[in-house]
Amino acid sequence: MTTETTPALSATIPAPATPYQEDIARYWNNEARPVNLRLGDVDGLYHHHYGIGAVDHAALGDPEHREYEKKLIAELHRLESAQAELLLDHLGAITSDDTLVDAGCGRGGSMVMAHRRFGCRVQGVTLSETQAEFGNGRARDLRIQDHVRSHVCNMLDTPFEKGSVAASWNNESTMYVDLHDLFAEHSRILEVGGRYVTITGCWNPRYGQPSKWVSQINAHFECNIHSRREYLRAMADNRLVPQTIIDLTPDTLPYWELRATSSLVTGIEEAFIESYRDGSFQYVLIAADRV
Ligand SMILES: C[S@@+](CC[C@H](N)C(=O)[O-])C[C@H]1O[C@@H](n2cnc3c(N)ncnc32)[C@H](O)[C@@H]1O
Ligand SMILES: CC(C)=CCC/C(C)=C/COP(=O)(O)OP(=O)(O)O
Ligand SMILES: [Mg+2]
Repeated sequence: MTTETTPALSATIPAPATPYQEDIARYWNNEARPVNLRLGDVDGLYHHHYGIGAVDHAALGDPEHREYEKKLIAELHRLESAQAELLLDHLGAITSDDTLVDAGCGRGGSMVMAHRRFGCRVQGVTLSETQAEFGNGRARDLRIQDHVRSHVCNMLDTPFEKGSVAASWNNESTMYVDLHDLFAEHSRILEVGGRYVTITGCWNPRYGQPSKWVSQINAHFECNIHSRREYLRAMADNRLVPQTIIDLTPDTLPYWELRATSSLVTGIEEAFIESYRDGSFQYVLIAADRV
């Protein structure tokens, strides 16, 4: 699929499907947190997701050094990009002729990384006009606008043709939608044998119900975190068969512990750290085959 085959997407801005989606569009249109913009400024890849991997304490150096905060920001950004690389690792064998879909694409950092890795087309959808304009501006700056395109569009109702997409993903964007509706749409656009990947936070059914920390995260982001059980059930109901499930909780804790020491804290750090530690919340990657 080329951008030329989807002119309606970029030409018109569809109305959000529900009052909730209007709120979410407004939320992301107004978002400009330094923790996201300052990290993105490091190398021009702007993420709205969290990080994984061990902290490189040697690279950080002495906390008293005047350059320490700058190094800390670069380190947090490195861990966020490592998270996106892990997601891309699970998309399978993508060729430059393929089209990928980023559902809930934010400012588009993962899309640029996917294009750089595979040379393919990447179509992103977000409810936020500001984010889509930002992502398209970055693509123009990088001269990859013929391959990487953000659209203002509901991920539950996309204009992509049935079976036209080699792989699709949600990076920390599943908590804004009903999972059955979401996986029905991915299943529709994916080719048979295509791959779906999500990295997301989910509440742990072994804990029982969403903990107070999970409720705090929901209130902070106006989202609705699902349980791990819901993911597997909704995938099974929509011809998405899990191939790989990774519990990334131990891998994301160092990011949060480092972030909690930075000047860019937003106040949500304690809820993530405590819920990951008490087991009520998990950070997971699920890669599934469209069968
Ligand atoms: C936390 S951000 C994640 C952004 C991006 N995936 C990343 O990793 O940087 C959540 C994104 O989901 C998008 N979103 C939420 N509900 C959506 C919907 N129904 N349709 C399209 N995008 C949606 C928001 O507009 C926002 O871009
Ligand atoms: C794992 C879960 C539950 C994620 C909720 C969705 C979300 C808002 C992700 C990060 O966005 P961001 O990068 O804009 O957030 P922040 O400003 O906190 O870095
Ligand atoms: Mg962030």
